[in-house]
Amino acid sequence: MDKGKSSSNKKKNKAITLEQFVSIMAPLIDMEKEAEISASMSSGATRSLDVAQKKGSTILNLKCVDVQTGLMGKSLLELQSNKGDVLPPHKFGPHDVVILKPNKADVSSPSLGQGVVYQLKDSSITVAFDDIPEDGLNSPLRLEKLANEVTYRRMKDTLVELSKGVQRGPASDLVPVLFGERPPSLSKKDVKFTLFNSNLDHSQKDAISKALASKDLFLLHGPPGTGKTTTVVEIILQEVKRGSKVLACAASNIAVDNIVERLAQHRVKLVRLGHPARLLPQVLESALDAQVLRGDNSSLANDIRKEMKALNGKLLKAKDRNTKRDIRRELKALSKEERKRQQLAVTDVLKNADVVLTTLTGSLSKKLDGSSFDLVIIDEAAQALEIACWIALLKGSRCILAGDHLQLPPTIQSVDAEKKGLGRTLFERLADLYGEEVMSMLTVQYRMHEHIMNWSSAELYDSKIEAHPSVATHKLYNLDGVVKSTVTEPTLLLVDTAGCDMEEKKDEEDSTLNEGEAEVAIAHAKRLVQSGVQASDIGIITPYAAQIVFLKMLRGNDDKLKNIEISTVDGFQGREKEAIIISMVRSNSKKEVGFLSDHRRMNVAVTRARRQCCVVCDTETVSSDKFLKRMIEYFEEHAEYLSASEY
Ligand SMILES: Nc1ncnc2c1ncn2[C@@H]1O[C@H](COP(=O)(O)OP(=O)(O)OP(=O)(O)O)[C@@H](O)[C@H]1O
Repeated sequence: MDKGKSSSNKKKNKAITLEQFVSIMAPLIDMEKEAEISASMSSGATRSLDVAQKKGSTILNLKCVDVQTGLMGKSLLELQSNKGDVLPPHKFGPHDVVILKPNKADVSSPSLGQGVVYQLKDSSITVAFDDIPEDGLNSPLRLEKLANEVTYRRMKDTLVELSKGVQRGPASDLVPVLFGERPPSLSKKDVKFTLFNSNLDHSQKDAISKALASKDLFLLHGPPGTGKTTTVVEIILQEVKRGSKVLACAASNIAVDNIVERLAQHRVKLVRLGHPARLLPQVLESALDAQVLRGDNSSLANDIRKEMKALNGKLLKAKDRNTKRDIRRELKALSKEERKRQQLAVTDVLKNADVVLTTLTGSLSKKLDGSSFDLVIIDEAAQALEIACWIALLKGSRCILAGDHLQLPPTIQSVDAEKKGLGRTLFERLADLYGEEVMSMLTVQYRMHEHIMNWSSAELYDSKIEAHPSVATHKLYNLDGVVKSTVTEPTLLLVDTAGCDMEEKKDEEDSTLNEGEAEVAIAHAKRLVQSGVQASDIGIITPYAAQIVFLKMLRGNDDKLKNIEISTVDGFQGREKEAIIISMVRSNSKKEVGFLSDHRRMNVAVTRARRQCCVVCDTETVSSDKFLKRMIEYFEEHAEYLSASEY
């Protein structure tokens, strides 16, 4: 059996040195940057627009259907396709930096504005702009995705800083521990604490006590649904109580906001750094911009701006040179004062905060220059590039990383960079280096029926996970409005397409799809809805982009089905649904399974389900892989088995 790396007695790996890390990473970051740039339109003026649309980096033929003001003065533009109800397949995601252009303009022509993707629906994309573009919104438009070069620059800067300046910085004691030069240490005294959240389970309490005792490094290993973020929030509250100043980060904005939302329910002085368009509306009150506007220095800056406006008026009217010169001199002094007040307003907010929250790349903001923290805590650390973690880690003397290296790793675009180790995370590296000496695993899960959980627990977590009684036996038909039927009764379902003439095929982009399997998946979803399950409680997961497009087409815009979420495994990481349908797609005589065999991908797919997990696949094809064979055997033993021909 393939066990998780958390198992004890693991031989410790030799540590990579700081020098080796820097020299290996520098070229890999460049490779990844090149891969991202070549996948986006911004770099190449040569590619045709249609090719760019097919690659998913441009959406052509859009119309602006709504303009709203929100988010601290930002404008939100909602764009829909001129050609139909659903946007063409694309690779835009929330928080991507994008550029809006007239539809027909050539690639290098001027833009109408640069913005950030705020919200995505199947039929529309909403983008936040600093200002509304003045003209051109009434004509057909196109949106291009920009390569995020700033992030790569920040990573390179961090490598340079890591290689030379750390001896004097706040992380000078942490770096040797993270590169295996000095062992991690624990406080000798028992740490006493009273919980803020009295519901925490034994494994969460144990992890918190170890985290508080750690003097430099602690790894919080949180398998699916085990309350990792709940535990992170409690650790932050305990640290603030004992006087620590904390920098809390995660790879994604959503994960950071999730912590902000939960912390905001307590009396903690916190500030969220980041572009307002990237923040959830419910955390905007905690945003740096909002707090700065409320500060004294900010109102002084505001008064100065008013004064400057009046002086500018006088300047326009002034006739003689001496008066003009005097006014200009005064304006210059006021402008300097205004900038100083603005900076002071920002510094005041950051100085007063006990917890500063931002994404990993956001932590390189100039606003944090010179700030140091007693603790840097990183959630989703097993999904972040190691170098991105270092951007935040260099600001602290102690760190706690929370994550699960047995779920999906960060997405890497460059195949070469991935092969050479760019995707190996710091969490995984430290888990290998120090193992249980610095790590605690949460072992009670609050999401899945125990039959869904048991496969993942045995396969990846040494059978250590138990289901909390509140979820251990919960069924779909226990939900309000859901009837008990042959469709809602099973917890696990295996719908076998073997022998049903449902072969996979390739689309024009060389992505794989399986039309017969998609029809079965949608038919099962329809049966669930007919039994009273809410469409929004159902998710269909498939690893292939072409299958997603086909599934969405079958789902159509039917009011009853349109809220069924259809996405890749990556799109569902960190989330859950009452019922999950997995369409595995692969069905071929060569018995090839492609990247389905990645344990982490299948682990995430299955463990998104709370009450029912239905796998649709060709058991003959997928059983050619050892890991998947064991999964099918588990389902054959515990699931309701149906042939796809019954749909
Ligand atoms: N001790 C507990 N008692 C009851 N419910 C809990 C407890 N700990 C966590 N939960 C619940 O379990 C769910 C998952 O918690 P949380 O979001 O903290 O998990 P996570 O491990 O970060 O999730 P993911 O698997 O998505 O990474 C939440 O609904 C949370 O309220």
